Amino acid sequence: MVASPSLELPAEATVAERHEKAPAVGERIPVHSAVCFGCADLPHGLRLESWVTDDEAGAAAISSRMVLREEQQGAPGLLHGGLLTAAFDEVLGSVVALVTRPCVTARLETDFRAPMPIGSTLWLRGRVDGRLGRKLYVSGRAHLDAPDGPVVGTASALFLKVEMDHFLRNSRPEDLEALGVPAERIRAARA
Ligand SMILES: CCCCCCCC(=O)SCCNC(=O)CCNC(=O)[C@H](O)C(C)(C)COP(=O)(O)OP(=O)(O)OC[C@H]1O[C@@H](n2cnc3c(N)ncnc32)[C@H](O)[C@@H]1OP(=O)(O)O
Repeated sequence: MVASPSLELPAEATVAERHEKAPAVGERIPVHSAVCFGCADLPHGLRLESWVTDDEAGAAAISSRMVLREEQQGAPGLLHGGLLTAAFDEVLGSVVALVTRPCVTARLETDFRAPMPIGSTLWLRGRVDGRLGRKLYVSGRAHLDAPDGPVVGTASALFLKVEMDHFLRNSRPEDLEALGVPAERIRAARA
């Protein structure tokens, strides 16, 4: 499968290693926000759990787990496809965050390779394939019911490093203030 041109790893891209302050291989990746649809323990969320994994080329890599629940159906008894894409967004965003932050998804492409029955467990892997300036090129795959089970989906994505201003300008002020960001800093970013 050939990725769209904008997702192809440029020849000049370098290996993207974990930041020195990132969790070590084997460690659980903490929930990055108590309200995150992807990783927080919310009734309506995906409730992904992720761990840092080893990579033979020294790149940042993670493994994640997600149990498929009744309320996540698209076709009867099968996972809604958009939720696999959402899961990849979380997994790939989390592996990028081991390298640098904050970053946002610019482009995300999912290939659906086999149906995913409700009640089964997805084991997802994410890897930062390379970095070039602000651009982080990532890929992932989803296995059914075991870390090395059948591949049911694959993904490629481009994440872009952004400044904190991205959130100061775009998030709701009340959410920023709840995180302790002073109101004057929010106003200054929007002036
Ligand atoms: C731990 C955290 C886990 C979280 C997991 C969840 C992550 C998310 O879901 S983030 C939310 C979803 N994403 C967003 O809301 C982002 C919305 N988009 C934006 O804000 C902007 O379009 C943004 C920041 C991506 C890019 O804007 P900007 O910073 O102005 O970059 P811009 O100058 O347009 O482009 C920079 C480069 O990237 C390229 N680029 C930008 N967008 C794309 C794209 N969609 N596809 C391919 N290339 C792109 C440009 O071509 C340009 O390339 P070059 O430097 O070679 O000319």
